[in-house]
Amino acid sequence: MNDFLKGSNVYLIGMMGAGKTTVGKLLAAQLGYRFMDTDAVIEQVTGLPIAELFAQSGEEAFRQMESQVLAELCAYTRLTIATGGGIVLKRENWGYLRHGIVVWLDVPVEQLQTRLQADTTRPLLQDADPATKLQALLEQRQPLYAQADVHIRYDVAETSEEVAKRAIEQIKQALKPSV
Ligand SMILES: Nc1ncnc2c1ncn2[C@@H]1O[C@H](COP(=O)(O)OP(=O)(O)OP(=O)(O)O)[C@@H](O)[C@H]1O
Ligand SMILES: O=C(O)C1=C[C@@H](O)[C@@H](O)[C@H](O)C1
Ligand SMILES: [Mg+2]
Repeated sequence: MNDFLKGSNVYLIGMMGAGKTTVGKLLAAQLGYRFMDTDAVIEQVTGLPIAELFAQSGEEAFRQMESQVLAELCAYTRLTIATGGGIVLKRENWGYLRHGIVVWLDVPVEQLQTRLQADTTRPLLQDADPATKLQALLEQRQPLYAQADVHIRYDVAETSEEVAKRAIEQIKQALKPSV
């Protein structure tokens, strides 16, 4: 149980493969919070894997669902929420994210490539040149991710557990009243 967050939700943002789902679960456990994942909620509600949903209904339909799920989750407290990599793209989503504290998990793009090399579940990377696609997505999104309250840059040197611990320290720091 923690009191420094006063029940506010923690929203994890960042690129595909940055560890929002992996670190998010650990962070939730450390905070005594419930863990939610917007991608997983969408998969549960539609009964379809994200890649299938993109193929059947297109990215825009997915983005609309993503905003709806985020809006629903905002009504709750004491949640750690892993979001989809593209949640930052819609301005309206920032209105929801700002209900809580926003944490950007930022991993070097080469590391993301290694992690996602064999992954077929990220539809936006099913491209002839996934490395270039990933780089282009990062360049488009970086200024949006940078609007987070807390920025956690990490690489292979830190385990997911260590990153979750550091996230708590940095959140505490960000919540300290400035004098
Ligand atoms: N700290 C870490 N060190 C090494 N590998 C990691 C770390 N965190 C996550 N991974 C690995 O990277 C891959 C992607 O992680 P994860 O699914 O948590 O990313 P994500 O940010 O939720 O991505 P998406 O936006 O696509 O949902 C997984 O295979 C996971 O095991
Ligand atoms: O970066 C993105 O745009 C995405 C990331 C994933 O979390 C999923 O939300 C989906 O694959 C799209
Ligand atoms: Mg995820």
